[in-house]
Amino acid sequence: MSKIAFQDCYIQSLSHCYGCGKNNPEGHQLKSYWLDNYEGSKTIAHFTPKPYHTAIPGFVYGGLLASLIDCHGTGSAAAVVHYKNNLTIGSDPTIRFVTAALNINYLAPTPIDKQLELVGEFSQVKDNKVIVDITLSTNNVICVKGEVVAVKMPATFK
Ligand SMILES: CCCCCCCCCC(=O)SCCNC(=O)CCNC(=O)[C@H](O)C(C)(C)COP(=O)(O)OP(=O)(O)OC[C@H]1O[C@@H](n2cnc3c(N)ncnc32)[C@H](O)[C@@H]1OP(=O)(O)O
Repeated sequence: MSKIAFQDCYIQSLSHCYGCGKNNPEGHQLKSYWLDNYEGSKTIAHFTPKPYHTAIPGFVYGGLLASLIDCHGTGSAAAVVHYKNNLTIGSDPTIRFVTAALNINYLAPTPIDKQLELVGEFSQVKDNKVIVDITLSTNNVICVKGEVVAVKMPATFK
């Protein structure tokens, strides 16, 4: 696992995302990395839900799970496009991705008292669009699968 999270390489002005921005103290501050020995192909993130992330007592609210998948997907998209072009993720000009589409399938209830593991793999990588398939697991049981279509952030977002 690399030492610096993808999201922590985002420039300050793009570090306020509720899901992953390091400058958002109220947010989830998700951190995504390359999976060990899979640089350029698989990504990983971990998150431990708080008791208030409850849906039904004992289980995690699905909107939170979608949010984690969303941010792991867009962070992974930025990382792979930099990797493919031999660029450093913090380099200038900044290349970032926003969510164009998010498809979530809840396969099993997600226990709230366990660390969650998200693993991303790429089904399409283009400079302007990346599709990331993500599994969210606890104790090696896949609870949620998601597909994130991430599109290069247009200049109008700045
Ligand atoms: C941002 C940096 C900081 C980190 C923050 C992390 C972000 C966290 C995730 C988010 O919450 S982002 C906020 C939620 N997302 C948005 O608000 C996006 C709103 N939508 C837009 O701004 C535009 O619709 C969008 C940038 C997604 C696409 O507009 P474009 O004009 O760039 O798209 P274009 O028509 O050029 O299409 C480019 C490619 O994307 C595809 N595409 C566009 N919209 C799509 C869509 N909705 N679903 C699937 N594919 C889509 C399109 O088919 C095409 O694929 P191909 O290159 O393969 O032909």
